[in-house]
Amino acid sequence: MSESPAQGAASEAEPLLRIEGMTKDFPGNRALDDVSLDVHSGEIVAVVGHNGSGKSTLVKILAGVYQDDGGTVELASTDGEETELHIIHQDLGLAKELTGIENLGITRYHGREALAPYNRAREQEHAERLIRRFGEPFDLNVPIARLAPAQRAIIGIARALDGWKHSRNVLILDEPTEALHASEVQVLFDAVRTLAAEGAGIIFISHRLDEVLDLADRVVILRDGKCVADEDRATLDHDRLVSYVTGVPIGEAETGEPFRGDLQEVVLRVEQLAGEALEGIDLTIHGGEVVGVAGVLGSGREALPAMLFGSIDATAETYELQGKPYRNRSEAESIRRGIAFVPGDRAHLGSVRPMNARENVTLPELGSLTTKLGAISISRERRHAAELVERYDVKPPRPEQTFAQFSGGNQQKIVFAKWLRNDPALLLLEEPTQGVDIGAKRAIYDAVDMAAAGGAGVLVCSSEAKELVRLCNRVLVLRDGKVVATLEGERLNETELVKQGYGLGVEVTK
Ligand SMILES: Nc1ncnc2c1ncn2[C@@H]1O[C@H](COP(=O)(O)OP(=O)(O)OP(=O)(O)O)[C@@H](O)[C@H]1O
Repeated sequence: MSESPAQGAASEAEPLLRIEGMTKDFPGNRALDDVSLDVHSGEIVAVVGHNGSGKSTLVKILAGVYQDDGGTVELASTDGEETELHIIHQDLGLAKELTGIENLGITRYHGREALAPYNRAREQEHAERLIRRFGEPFDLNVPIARLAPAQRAIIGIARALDGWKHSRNVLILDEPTEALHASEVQVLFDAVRTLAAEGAGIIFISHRLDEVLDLADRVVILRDGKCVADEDRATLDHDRLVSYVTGVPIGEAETGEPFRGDLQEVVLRVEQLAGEALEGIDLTIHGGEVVGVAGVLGSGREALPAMLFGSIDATAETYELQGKPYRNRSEAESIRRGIAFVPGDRAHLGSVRPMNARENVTLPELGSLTTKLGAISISRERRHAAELVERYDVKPPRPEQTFAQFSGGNQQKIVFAKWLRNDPALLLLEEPTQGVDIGAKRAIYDAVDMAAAGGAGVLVCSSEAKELVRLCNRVLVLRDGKVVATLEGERLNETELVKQGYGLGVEVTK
């Protein structure tokens, strides 16, 4: 990659960042093919595309993680200072064991700074100032593993904005809203708009097309590594954008109709479940039923599936699985009893990154792939993995590729395939379509419908109201660790979910 900063101050017409002809090859796979892209001062450019279309590869080349195989990157300069690129990666790049203050300070503690005495009060004050622009303060003295995903996202973003010498830099946000609830997304967007108004150029990568249309001034669409469109927001609408991303004509790429089958025997009955962030939760899920859990961040929504699975300590007066008492103390026992849990943090909790896709999908249950002599039949495992990869539309369809080498959304599909392949009795899903494109979303919705149709009870925790309405028979709304409403039938709609989640003008149902 050649970097050639322009001379003198960048004129208004000159882009802060100009990428031309960017190309990147992985063995047997061209991830980027002659991609060009400009970002001007004050402009918010969204980059969208299906899973594996090349978005993260582009960001990683800009970050210097990957070496490109052709193309140029030019950065303008302002008052002799070259435009800086500040990147917030999907995984935020934070150290979970360190506190918020330590994470916020980490990038400043190198070179001479590292030798200066640590001034705790100054660091605290600095960290608090950094997160203040994102709304309500939170505890910056605990390891960030204990913070909510949105609070971690805020730390990652605040850190990227620290210490800018001038405002005409480029900020790249790679799927920053995945862990955020609607109100938090608006806080982030306000901060991004302010930065753009101050002269920054923004690249915003997201699968959430409504958010793209809300925030962007211009949208660049990648498909299979190529730039297929670069359009002003003004000329785009949702349907047109979906059509660009999927490559199928307008109207044909929607997320399908919900499946509503007959309810069967009770699969899960829990009374007075309590622990970490929840208390007094009563929950019954029948076979064939999809029960949703909604609630704003901090409502306890995130803890529920992990508690039911036995990953987080919990107590309950009654816990019955398929009519038999169960003590949800261990994940291994939960798996044996037919519970499958697809966690939100799939990259770390849901997979073994150095293994290939085949080994990952078959990991939880190898019994059916084992020969009479007790060895794993690799040919059987290969056939089975190939089927799953096809069924869940994993791209590229190569079961032998290392898990870490798949794009984020395709990793998600592999984890999903892994848990659904054994027909679980109870399927616990946390943010099931986080980071997946609209095509894969449909495949995942179909898979949930199929699991329910096959008799599984399904619990879906999601921050997307639209998703809950599409998938669920019934949705429990949590606030402050308690169920405040149960919505079904006519009352199960997006407006009601948001109202109940925030307690806006509604009476609390006990
Ligand atoms: N380290 C790697 N080795 C081999 N192939 C890779 C590697 N990283 C990415 N790829 C491939 O390059 C292509 C582009 O992947 P990339 O991660 O850029 O997609 P993406 O658009 O960011 O997808 P997602 O929306 O799922 O995050 C994919 O086919 C992916 O499998």
